[in-house]
Amino acid sequence: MSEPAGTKRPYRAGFACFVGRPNAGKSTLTNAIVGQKVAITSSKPQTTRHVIRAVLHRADSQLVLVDTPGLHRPRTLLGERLNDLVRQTWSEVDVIGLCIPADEPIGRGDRFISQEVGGLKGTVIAVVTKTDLVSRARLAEQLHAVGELGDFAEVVPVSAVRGDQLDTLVDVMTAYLPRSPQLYPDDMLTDEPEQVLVAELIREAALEGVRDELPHSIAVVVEEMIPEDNLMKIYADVYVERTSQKAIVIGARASRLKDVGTRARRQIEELLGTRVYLDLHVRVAKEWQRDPKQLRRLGF
Ligand SMILES: Nc1nc2c(ncn2[C@@H]2O[C@H](COP(=O)(O)OP(=O)(O)OP(=O)(O)O)[C@@H](O)[C@H]2O)c(=O)[nH]1
Repeated sequence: MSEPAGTKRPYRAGFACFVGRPNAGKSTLTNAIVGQKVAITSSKPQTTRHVIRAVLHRADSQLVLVDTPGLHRPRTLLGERLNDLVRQTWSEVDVIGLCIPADEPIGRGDRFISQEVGGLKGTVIAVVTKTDLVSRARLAEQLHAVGELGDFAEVVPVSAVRGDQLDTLVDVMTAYLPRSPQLYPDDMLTDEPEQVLVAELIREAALEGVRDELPHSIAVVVEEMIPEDNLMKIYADVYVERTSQKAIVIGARASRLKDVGTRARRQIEELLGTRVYLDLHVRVAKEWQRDPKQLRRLGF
């Protein structure tokens, strides 16, 4: 990567994504790097559904982060669609950050994904995540084990929670981007439609406290966003699969739905930087995970 002394570094731009088994810390890392809540994190696997791009601008580079859900064994049409989406994204990016948690032994999932990404055109960088959870000795062992796992261009340890090594990671990833003119305007952080981000925030709020009961049965569609003076009016539908689930989401005398609305509204106000009026409706979309028409409507 070294350039002759006195020469200006060439402009680099391109796409990168973080991959790794469920719970490896991909969303948390993306959020920490971007410094804004654009992807949704949770302690439960497979909550990230949409491809969300964040653009990291530097004087001589532009790194476009693409967020992908974890690869998993498909049980439903939704699962298959997710896997197709993952593979397609992986094959298109220039740099892949393979996330492996520092605090868990390397397992079959890590080996599987490592092999999958090994054959792609992009440069693979191993990212050892959650370093705040382990001792230095354990981290040294893990770095060694990761080195044995595959042929990585670099191995970078990070802690998203502490903010350790995040700049270093971005520097390393940027160094492997192709020479390219700027891809996006200076002020652009994400090209995901606001509607999708808003729907993710509502979905996250709706899942809080009921994940065990309804892990993959909630989808959210934002029907309308109407700007009015200093206010954004948002009309959204929360879809569940069964009437019994509808009752759970709404709660006794709609108490739970009210909480969901309040929590989601706060997050959306932060995201949009404006006051928000949020109108939520809970609807039953039977077996939506298996129905292609419903899936398309819900954005898959
Ligand atoms: N202590 C610590 N915890 C972390 C760190 N990064 C992530 N976590 C936790 O690890 C869990 C999983 O993190 P996520 O970012 O949701 O993982 P993910 O890889 O996006 O997961 P999926 O969406 O399931 O693929 C969450 O409980 C995070 O709070 C870190 O740097 N330090």
